[in-house]
Amino acid sequence: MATPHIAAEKGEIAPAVLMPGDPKRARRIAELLMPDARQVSDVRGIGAYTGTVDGKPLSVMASGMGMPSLGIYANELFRFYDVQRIIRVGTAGGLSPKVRVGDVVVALGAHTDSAMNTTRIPGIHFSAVASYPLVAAAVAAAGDSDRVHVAPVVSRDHFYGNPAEQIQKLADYGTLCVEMEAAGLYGVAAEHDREALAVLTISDHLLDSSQDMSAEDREHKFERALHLAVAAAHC
Ligand SMILES: O=P(O)(O)O[C@H]1O[C@H](CO)[C@@H](O)[C@H]1O
Ligand SMILES: O=c1cc[nH]c(=O)[nH]1
Repeated sequence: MATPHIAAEKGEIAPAVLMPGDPKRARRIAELLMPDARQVSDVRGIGAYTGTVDGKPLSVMASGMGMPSLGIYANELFRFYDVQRIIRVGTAGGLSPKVRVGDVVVALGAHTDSAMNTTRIPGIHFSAVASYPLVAAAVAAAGDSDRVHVAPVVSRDHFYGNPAEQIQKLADYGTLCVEMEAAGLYGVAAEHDREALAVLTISDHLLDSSQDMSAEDREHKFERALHLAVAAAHC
């Protein structure tokens, strides 16, 4: 049973899926975590890999960039493959002095400028929030690390052109970083009564670009986030 965007048969995707934006990061995560991983889909170059970690099934599949792309994969995984939880393993731009490049943000909730959640409940401004058990598992896995933060993030439709005033206001309201998928993921998960979490590595900083990661680093430097994401996937 294939969907328009996933070629795997039913049963070939695990109940828990790690979902980076980048297909190369997905392959790298699968190679790192699962010596028994096998590729179960490659539609549009979005590889999906399934194997086990400590005997527990796990899949890794990229979302592509932005909420419309993520929405397609998350919908198909929840609806047709009985996926129970998706954990985004993403990168994000720091927007507050409280975070630095290499830190990890567990996205408790996601503000957004996207219209994707606005029509979900007529007359209501939808709250895009993470699933509490997954947050708790990620926080427990972080131990007492001062490089891991639990806070709201903002999911924007545009990568370029962050308005300075808006970014300042978001920081004033405790938002730590900007990325492009978490709010969409939390909306689709709520729609399907499933679980979701985004664990984000700060890859660059809007207030100080001196430590920004290269494209290659963004593919590789996510070990801290991955540890938390696996704990959430299998809690
Ligand atoms: O590194 P990923 O997971 O793709 O996440 C971030 O990077 C992309 C932009 O470069 C957007 O998808 C954004 O959310
Ligand atoms: O969306 C994103 C992701 C990483 N860094 C940014 O500045 N924005």
